[in-house]
Amino acid sequence: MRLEGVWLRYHRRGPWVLRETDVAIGPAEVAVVLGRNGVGKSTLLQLAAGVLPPTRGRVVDRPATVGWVPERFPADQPFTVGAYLTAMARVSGLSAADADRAVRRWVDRLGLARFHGVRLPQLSKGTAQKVGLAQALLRPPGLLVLDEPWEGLDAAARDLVPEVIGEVLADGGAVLVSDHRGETVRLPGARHWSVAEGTVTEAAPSGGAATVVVELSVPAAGAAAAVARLRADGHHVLRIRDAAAPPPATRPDSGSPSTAGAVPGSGAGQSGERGRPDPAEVPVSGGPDVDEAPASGAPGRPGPAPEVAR
Ligand SMILES: Nc1ncnc2c1ncn2[C@@H]1O[C@H](COP(=O)(O)OP(=O)(O)OP(=O)(O)O)[C@@H](O)[C@H]1O
Repeated sequence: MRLEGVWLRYHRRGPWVLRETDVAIGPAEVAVVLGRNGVGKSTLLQLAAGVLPPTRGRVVDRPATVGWVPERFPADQPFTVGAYLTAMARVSGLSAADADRAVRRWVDRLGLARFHGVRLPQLSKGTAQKVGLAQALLRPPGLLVLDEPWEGLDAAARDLVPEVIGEVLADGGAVLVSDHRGETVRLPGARHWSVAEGTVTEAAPSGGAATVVVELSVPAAGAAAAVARLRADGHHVLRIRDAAAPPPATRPDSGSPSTAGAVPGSGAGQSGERGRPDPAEVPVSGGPDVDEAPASGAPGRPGPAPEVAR
């Protein structure tokens, strides 16, 4: 999706909030929109989502299904949570059966089951925000736009946001998210769009931020082939360990022998060596700390070995 030469002002003679904006985001990409209060982050997100039409310019190649989570969920509507989500699912084009399934799934996932029959105006701010998140995900979005999605959420629900974003990315969706709480660190690999004085600029990725550690698990019998495939694709295999063994608590010492290519059962890197990193492959500084792999921030579910960086 691209914004091409987009300008926006709210009133005919009002000030331009955004001028000559050209940004693009592709499938499976996430961009975090940053900037101080009132610079136009929400405005940019609404343009991207199609909630606001540009005053000048155009938005092209917007995916057919857009999930939009506003900063404040408009809870002053006379529906129960269940009725509202079902109606939103049907409006998005799901059949009655699919709508029921989708509502059940997201109500369970976001811990909304006990609010199913509660009317929206009676919800707390955090619960209303969860309903706002649920309605955007009922149909898998090709573009998910989240305006300060962490706002008002409790710790458990905050953890769900990067998890859900990872799932949308894994399905090939694009994600735009604004953030003034610094939660962005939970989104390794995100692009950063900075809004200031009516213009949007993309910050170049800084040093190690361009690399993330992805944890995944594979059947032991297929590990050798998986490692070979990952290497052939240009990925950097950091370590292989038994799924049952916990990840090391501290950074491995740099004098340990090389086992990064060792696969259980392959004859190399057995027993005492397995699970220890190749000092030549683990970045010493400036890159991701292998032992502090972002379990909650990695795009995908946390899982056991092997650990792979790209
Ligand atoms: N509906 C509107 N009508 C008129 N002006 C508006 C409207 N919505 C926003 N503005 C103005 O546009 C500018 C940008 O607002 P916007 O909400 O996009 O900023 P923001 O960066 O998201 O702010 P915050 O971080 O406080 O959420 C502000 O000056 C705001 O007052």
